[in-house]
Amino acid sequence: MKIVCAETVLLGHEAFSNAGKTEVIPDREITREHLLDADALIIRSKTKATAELLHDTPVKFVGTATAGTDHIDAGWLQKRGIYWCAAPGCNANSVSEYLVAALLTLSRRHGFDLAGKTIGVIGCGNVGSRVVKKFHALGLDVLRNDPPLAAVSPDPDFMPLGAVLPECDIVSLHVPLVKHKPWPTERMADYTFFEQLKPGAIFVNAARGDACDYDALLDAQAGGAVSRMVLDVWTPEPAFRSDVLKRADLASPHIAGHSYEGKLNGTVACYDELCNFFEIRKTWNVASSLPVAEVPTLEIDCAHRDDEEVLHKIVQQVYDIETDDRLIREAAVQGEIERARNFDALRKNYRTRREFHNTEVALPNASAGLQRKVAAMGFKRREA
Ligand SMILES: NC(=O)C1=CN([C@@H]2O[C@H](COP(=O)(O)OP(=O)(O)OC[C@H]3O[C@@H](n4cnc5c(N)ncnc54)[C@H](O)[C@@H]3O)[C@@H](O)[C@H]2O)C=CC1
Ligand SMILES: O=C(O)C(=O)[C@H](O)COP(=O)(O)O
Repeated sequence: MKIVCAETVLLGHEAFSNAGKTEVIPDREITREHLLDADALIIRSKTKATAELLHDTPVKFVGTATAGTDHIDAGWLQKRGIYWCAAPGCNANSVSEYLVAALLTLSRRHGFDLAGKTIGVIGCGNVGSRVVKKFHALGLDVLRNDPPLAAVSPDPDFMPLGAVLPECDIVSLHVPLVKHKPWPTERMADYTFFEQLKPGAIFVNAARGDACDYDALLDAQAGGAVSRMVLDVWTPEPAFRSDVLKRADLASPHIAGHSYEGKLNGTVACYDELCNFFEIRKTWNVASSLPVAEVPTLEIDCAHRDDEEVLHKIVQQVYDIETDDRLIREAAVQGEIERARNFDALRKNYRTRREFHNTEVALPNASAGLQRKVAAMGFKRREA
């Protein structure tokens, strides 16, 4: 069996060599010719699984080690009888930690508290539901919008978008990119969206660049509807708009889901599914692949410190989001080709970022409330 695997699939060669002869190719360089004798294709979002790539090849299985699937032509694959799978939820915790890091950084930078603010979460699936839980634990009012879920859920608390937006101090998109009715998300954050928003709101997009009309966003910021923006995703990618970057408070090169665990979970999901599909015995031992955490323990004396100051100090030491922000600004060079190359390189060479649960935190003089908040972010407790 031959497996073609995109280069950015974490530990792709190590994993899939257990199942068959594995050829690793840079994501954007995979062509139909590479697939002419392949049984399976394993990708991330930079490789488009379309008719153009796969027609008249023997590929029977396509796996994407990502949550998003907008790079997969599911209809065409299904028609051709090609099985495909994604990795739902693989990086949901990673994105929720990105959001915690981003909003704590903004609140410290601009001198406000998150507690007591209202956040609107648009899309409450794997990512959104974790965002809801974390920000609720931090003392924010959380408003949820998810019409597809609301249509099938007995939960009465989902709200229409038009009711959420006027109430939000912060609004964060966690929707997939959907182009069709009844609930399209393409350019859902448009002029009408921003007109409805509470003036001065913070806007976050860590979903897909195409879920937002960035011209409308810039106008909204110029007119005061949006005060600050946190942007992880861009349109287009990998080239990104420098004018949008300059106006963002925090920016990053589509790495919200790039914790080590987020990427590894994606590989594992595809490996498991491939083994099931081809009825191959699973022999890859993923546990032996985990690197040690860079910050296994932390201690912060909480006397005379407020909760969000402590939380920010902890989070910053484990995941310093301002490093991502600095790196993308350095990458924002003049030429589009060079900028696109820089964006891809930042993602490919992304540092090993372990999730919060790998760090044990000792908090002398912390209140029980603060201990609960730190635990709700995912950190383990350690006695001082
Ligand atoms: N920046 C990054 O690194 C990452 C970005 N993503 C993006 O975030 C998206 C969401 O990820 P997950 O939560 O894992 O997906 P998910 O499929 O678990 O959840 C998406 C939710 O959005 C809802 N939804 C769909 N259309 C909607 C609409 N018009 N309005 C409001 N809600 C709507 C769905 O009902 C679902 O509950 C992914 O599809 C992907 O595009 C995901 C992971 C990492
Ligand atoms: O899972 C998704 O969806 C994402 O957006 C990933 O975190 C980023 O995927 P890649 O672009 O690294 O494939």
